[in-house]
Amino acid sequence: MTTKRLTFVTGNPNKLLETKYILSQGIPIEIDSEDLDIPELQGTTQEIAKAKCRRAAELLGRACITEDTALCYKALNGLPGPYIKHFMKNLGHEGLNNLLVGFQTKEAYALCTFAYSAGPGAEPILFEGCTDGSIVPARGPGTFGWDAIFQPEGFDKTYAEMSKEEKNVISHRFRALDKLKAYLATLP
Ligand SMILES: O=P(O)(O)OP(=O)(O)OP(=O)(O)OC[C@H]1O[C@@H](n2cnc3c(O)ncnc32)[C@H](O)[C@@H]1O
Ligand SMILES: [Mg+2]
Repeated sequence: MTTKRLTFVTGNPNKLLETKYILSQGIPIEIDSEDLDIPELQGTTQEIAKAKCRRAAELLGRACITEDTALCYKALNGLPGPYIKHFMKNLGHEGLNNLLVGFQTKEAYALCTFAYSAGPGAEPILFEGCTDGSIVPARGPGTFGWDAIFQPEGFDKTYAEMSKEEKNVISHRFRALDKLKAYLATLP
């Protein structure tokens, strides 16, 4: 198989690192990146993901992928969901825990939505990956978003306490990329 090239439109260096690492384990593909300023709409995770990718492909003038990550609390019917970036920025790890004071369940799921557009005007295709877990007081390095407060189900470590080899085989991002990889392998 010849090496494919694809542009990942993102401003998040940690997403880019994980995505390159995960994809390098699978198909021959080279990922470059562009940090374009694209407004993120309000709506469902699917609507937000499609609109962002559509716009990214228009600005870029060629095929690209984009990614949106949501952190969904069961007690809050899925919120903060796609708005987690703003919650994280304003409330921090402690505030994100405090949102659940008074609720029995601390369960949450991390949802990753990759979108692929074949180019300007081409409708984006979505690839979703989900990992169940719970919200816990922060443990581990605070390097990447809310990694320190998310403990995946069946593990006694938070994402932040895991090595990249551990996180990247069970994460929401890994699961979404598994589907994207399978799709990319069918493209000429
Ligand atoms: O340019 P884009 O790709 O949009 O990058 P972003 O940082 O704006 O990302 P999102 O809009 O998808 O917002 C998701 C938020 O969740 C954080 N995040 C994403 N993936 C994560 C992961 O695997 N672990 C912890 N935090 C994560 C990320 O830092 C943001 O604060
Ligand atoms: Mg963003």
